[in-house]
Amino acid sequence: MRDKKGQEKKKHHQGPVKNFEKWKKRYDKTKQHVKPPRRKRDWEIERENIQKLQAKYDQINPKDVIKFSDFPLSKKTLRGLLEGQYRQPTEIQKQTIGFALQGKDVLGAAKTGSGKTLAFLIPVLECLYRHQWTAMDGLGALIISPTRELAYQTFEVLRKVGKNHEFSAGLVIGGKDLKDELLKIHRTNIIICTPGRLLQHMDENSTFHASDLHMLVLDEADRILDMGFADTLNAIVENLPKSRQTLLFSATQTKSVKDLARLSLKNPEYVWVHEQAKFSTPATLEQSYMVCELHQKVNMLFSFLRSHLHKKIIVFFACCKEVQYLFRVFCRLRPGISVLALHGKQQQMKRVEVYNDFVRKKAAVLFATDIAARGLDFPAVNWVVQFDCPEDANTYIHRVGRTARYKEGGEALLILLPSEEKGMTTQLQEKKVPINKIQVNPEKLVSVQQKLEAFLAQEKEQKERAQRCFVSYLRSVYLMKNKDVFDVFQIKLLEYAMSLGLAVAPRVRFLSKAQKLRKDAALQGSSTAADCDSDEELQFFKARLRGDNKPSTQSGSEEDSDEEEEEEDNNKEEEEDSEEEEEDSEEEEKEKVVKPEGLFGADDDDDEDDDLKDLELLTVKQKDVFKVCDDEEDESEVEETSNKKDSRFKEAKKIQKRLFKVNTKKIFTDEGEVMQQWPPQQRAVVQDEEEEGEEETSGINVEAAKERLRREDQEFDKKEYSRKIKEKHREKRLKEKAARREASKQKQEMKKAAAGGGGEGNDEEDDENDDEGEDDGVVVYLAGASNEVFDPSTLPDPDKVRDSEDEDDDEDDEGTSELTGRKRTHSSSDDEDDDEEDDDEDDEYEDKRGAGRKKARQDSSAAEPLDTGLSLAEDEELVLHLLGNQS
Ligand SMILES: Nc1ncnc2c1ncn2[C@@H]1O[C@H](COP(=O)(O)OP(=O)(O)OP(=O)(O)O)[C@@H](O)[C@H]1O
Repeated sequence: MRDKKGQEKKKHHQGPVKNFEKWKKRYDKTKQHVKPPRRKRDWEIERENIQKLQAKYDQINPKDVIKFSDFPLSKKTLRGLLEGQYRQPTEIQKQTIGFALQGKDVLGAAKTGSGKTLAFLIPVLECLYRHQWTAMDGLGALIISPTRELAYQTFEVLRKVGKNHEFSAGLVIGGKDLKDELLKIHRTNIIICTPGRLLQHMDENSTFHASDLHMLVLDEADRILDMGFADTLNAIVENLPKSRQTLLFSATQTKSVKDLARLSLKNPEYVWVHEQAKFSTPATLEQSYMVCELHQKVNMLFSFLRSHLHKKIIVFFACCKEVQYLFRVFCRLRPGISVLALHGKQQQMKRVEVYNDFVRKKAAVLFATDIAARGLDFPAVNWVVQFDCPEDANTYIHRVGRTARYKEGGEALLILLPSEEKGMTTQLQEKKVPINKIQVNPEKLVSVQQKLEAFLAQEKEQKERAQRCFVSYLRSVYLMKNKDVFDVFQIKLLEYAMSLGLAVAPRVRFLSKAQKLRKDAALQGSSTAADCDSDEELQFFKARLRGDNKPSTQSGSEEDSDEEEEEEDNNKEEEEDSEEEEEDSEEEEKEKVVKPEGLFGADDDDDEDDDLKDLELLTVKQKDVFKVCDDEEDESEVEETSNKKDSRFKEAKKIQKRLFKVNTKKIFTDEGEVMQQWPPQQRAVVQDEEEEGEEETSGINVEAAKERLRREDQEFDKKEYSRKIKEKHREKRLKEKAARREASKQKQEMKKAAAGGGGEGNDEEDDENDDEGEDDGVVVYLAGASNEVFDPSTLPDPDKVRDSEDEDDDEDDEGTSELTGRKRTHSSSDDEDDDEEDDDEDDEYEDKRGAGRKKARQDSSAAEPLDTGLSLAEDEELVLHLLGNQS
């Protein structure tokens, strides 16, 4: 008891301070025990997830993969795939995704329509996810496509499957506003591009660099690696880091070691999914070919379309001008099915529009060049018709691959000339293409030749198109490398021309020259030398077509060079010039390349016009042949049409030379004095008259002087009047533009307000995403991408940008442009006439733009607007009328 008491006393003696310290010690100890663990930050969780996924990479076995979720993929990618309705990977996806995740270089080949796009897009997303890439990191992955349409399509798929990632993705293709791209490209994580445009950025944009690039993808790799893109690709690759991973995909993969060496691949994995397959084309594709004379082909196509009215059909042609002409002709022939056209000479907006139109349509026929041959995934195409023989078996495989895609069925028809049959079928056999020969029932063949003749008789423009089509087709055959298949000299020119509706075969200069060379060679008996010559000439011709100065061994159709030319053209401002201008310049280029002696004599050598302009000369020469006019009359007639002022001058000189006496008129005065009334005897003191070639007279010709003054006054008035009208229109345009700007500003504000009110999460970021993604269309944040189909109208239209810059463009042009824009939306309707009208308007619009731009620029000085009280169209008509008088 005493002890207990003693202890209590002791405790008490220790005092409250010590007790408190003890208590605090104990408290701190327990506090440490119950302290909750620190919450992991998001990035730490993400990093852990990534590590877990990476750890599984080595265990990937394609045979075990049934669903996409069997791959170690990020949740964001898996969610994107699920939302895009992709559940089970296809064979090429199963076999390549694993290698790509492991960081290996991959060469993937599988039949058309087998899902190669996802086979590279999934690794691209996963690669950037692994590196926790952000907009600040710049370019991380680069996907190169041979055509704009394919790049656009891949961009769409990326938007769909990558929508849960935060990366930014950009579509960098020609035909869009370069300046706009320049501003945004350095913030873009994934770029999908065509080679020409990318190189332009690399060359011209100091803010753009690819030094951190992780992954390079070449879609349609064999095409990108072929000679057509060789220089561009080499230059691009030079700018990329060697440490990158490279993926190459195609249905006709290149095996050329030389090609692959250019990409410095590191122990690539070759994946040929269908290498052991019996056939190289999809099993669900039925293929046949028929032999048809060239002059029967148009009839054949018309008859085919008439019997397949409810199908979706793609018809491939050899060149743009063939598509241009036959598209218009078929629209007028009204086959009973909607006709669309897609080729490299169209403006970018038109191309996107036609592409989307054809995607949407259930039954339609698309006339296309080889820009549509590779990669395009138009849904539910029933038929692929090859109106012209493809360049080689690979092109054939890609063309027919536009149908029978991903488990669907389809049919393909190849039309061959008798001279092409043997060579082409042998090639197809070698490439394991199963194809049957079919016969045409001649009774079912409908002839449209007379109708075409009637069209051409009605419209000069159509006739010119037919002539261009004729020349262009022959040139494409001439340029083909495989001479076993393509022999331009076997073509019956007159029959072919007539089948296009022409009365005579247009003259083709390069053909004349080639023929002459052949004849010369035959005469000399040195066929080997001739081969050599024509080969050299061919190379030179091709090189010039591509715009180089040095010859190359490029193989490829005209379309290839068109596509490259265009991509390069798009890099320049001239790209926005009219279609006709482009054609002209191409023809001019051709003239520079081939300068054969003319078929009709040595004087033809001096011609500066192109083949087609020669045609007009040819017409004149034909008149000559029938000796309807004598030499002199003919000469003056030609000159009169070309230059009236010159001809009068020349005529006067001729009269002078021939010592013709000019009639004189004499009168007598009342006094009987003789006075000469005509020509006036006074000598002219005005220099002009002599210059104009008027007869030399003496004295001041008061009447003529008056007349001249009156003319000068009139001219001045006309100019002044037209300037004022233009000024007035310009002001009106400016007002309209300001109103449009205001409206779009308001729309944007409303959009922002709406987003700010109803948005979830980070509103500020969402707004930014909207701005970046929706308005400019060049760069989108995948996370901000909607499910809707990308609206091409959100792409900056280079024409519109130009219009806004060049405020002095013709009012009429702008009117037509807007009208065209409106009609284009309707052109998706089933009426083929709409399509035709559209295009005609396009051309009209482009023609006017080309001609009017320079002139309008000069006339845009400030002046008071003049109210004429007339309508706009009447004003324009009046001005044109006055200007016509003036000249
Ligand atoms: N895993 C999948 N599940 C369902 N559909 C798929 C899958 N992968 C691809 N597809 C579909 O298959 C079609 C063809 O795919 P894709 O365009 O990638 O083929 P491709 O092999 O690239 O063809 P090409 O050789 O013509 O370029 C597309 O419509 C695509 O949506």
